[in-house]
Amino acid sequence: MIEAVGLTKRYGAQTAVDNLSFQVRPGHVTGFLGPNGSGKSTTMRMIVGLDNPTSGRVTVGGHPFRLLPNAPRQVGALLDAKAVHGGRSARNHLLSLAQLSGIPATRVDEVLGVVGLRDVAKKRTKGFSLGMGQRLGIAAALLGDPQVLLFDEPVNGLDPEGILWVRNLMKQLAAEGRTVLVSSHLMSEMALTADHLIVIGRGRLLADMSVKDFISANSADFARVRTPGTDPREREKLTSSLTEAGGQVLSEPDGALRVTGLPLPRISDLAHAADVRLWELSPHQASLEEAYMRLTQSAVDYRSTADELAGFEPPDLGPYGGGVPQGYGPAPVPDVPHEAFFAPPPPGAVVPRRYPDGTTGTTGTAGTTGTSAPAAAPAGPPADGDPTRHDGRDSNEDAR
Ligand SMILES: Nc1ncnc2c1ncn2[C@@H]1O[C@H](COP(=O)(O)OP(=O)(O)OP(=O)(O)O)[C@@H](O)[C@H]1O
Repeated sequence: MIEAVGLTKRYGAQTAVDNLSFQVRPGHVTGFLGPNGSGKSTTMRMIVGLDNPTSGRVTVGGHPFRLLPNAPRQVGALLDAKAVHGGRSARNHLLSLAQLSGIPATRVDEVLGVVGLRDVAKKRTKGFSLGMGQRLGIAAALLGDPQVLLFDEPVNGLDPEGILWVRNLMKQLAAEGRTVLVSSHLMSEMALTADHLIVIGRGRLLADMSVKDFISANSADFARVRTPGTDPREREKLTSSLTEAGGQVLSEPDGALRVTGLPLPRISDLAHAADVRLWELSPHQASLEEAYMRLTQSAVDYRSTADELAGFEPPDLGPYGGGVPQGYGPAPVPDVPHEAFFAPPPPGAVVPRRYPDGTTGTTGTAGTTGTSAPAAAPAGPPADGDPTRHDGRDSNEDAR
């Protein structure tokens, strides 16, 4: 198990990791998420003793990494796949690591096979592609057959087959009872790989919970409702009824309605009371990406100027957008106010916009560029009900 308690790292005036406390348990793949510069790599470096905390502590199996006997056999890490001597062959690179830790050469050949690099084992690493380098880094992490594994962006540069392989490898390692901590910016991949998440923003803990709980706590779910045929009167009648009951309704291009703020049974009852038949009443569950975006919007440091021009200004819903059930995750972080992410509106839907000069309008349609403001940030449905807020040398072999 990895345990961080009050972990803090400052570089001069810059606080990279801020009072972070969490546990990474064995038997799970734990996703480590956060925007660029949020402190993931710094945290991982502190776990393996490459950086010293300014305050607080982090332990592996109850001990600081530097006090672990024969640490490489207990903790394996892929932190920077490029940190390899380019003049060495893949096999010699691993062999040098193995010799430092008393690991037999047979294990080197074993892990080369596991990561699929056997055929290029004698090639110098400076001729490796990004994906080959990642595979070599994973091989190095696996070398000591450790119980605790850290992977910083392991699928970076991998082809689809490689991504699938990494996903299965992580799961297999966890199923063997190991502790697996993986950082990634690929939310769709994390949704398939991780079962637990630790999310940080500007060095602080934003969430520590299962993927399932994370999505349901941070998602803006909606219902899709469709009335028979294309008779607009039916839709209008239903729209009035739903709006009067406190729902927010947007039209989708295919004539369906996107309804937020009302549970499905209530929508059904209201339709029945209004004598409107329904051909569709379906729940839309947010993706991990949507939930992640919703939670971390306010902790993003590096944003495209196009987002600013589009007046990206999500409303302040308070910590966790009011959506995190009691008992989940850490206490709210007061200085990192949570703001909402809005799922993109349906393509073609006319959406109100707010521009940087404070004016509003409906010049843009979803998926198209508005006439008076560049469209870049998704201007989504008003989940909070406020319609104005949106927001080498390759074949040279070593002598050996
Ligand atoms: N050696 C260093 N000296 C000074 N500042 C640093 C150093 N290492 C990291 N930082 C700063 O600490 C902050 C956190 O960086 P870190 O690399 O840990 O973030 P990250 O979450 O891994 O980002 P990314 O997703 O882009 O890889 C950043 O502001 C970064 O500039």
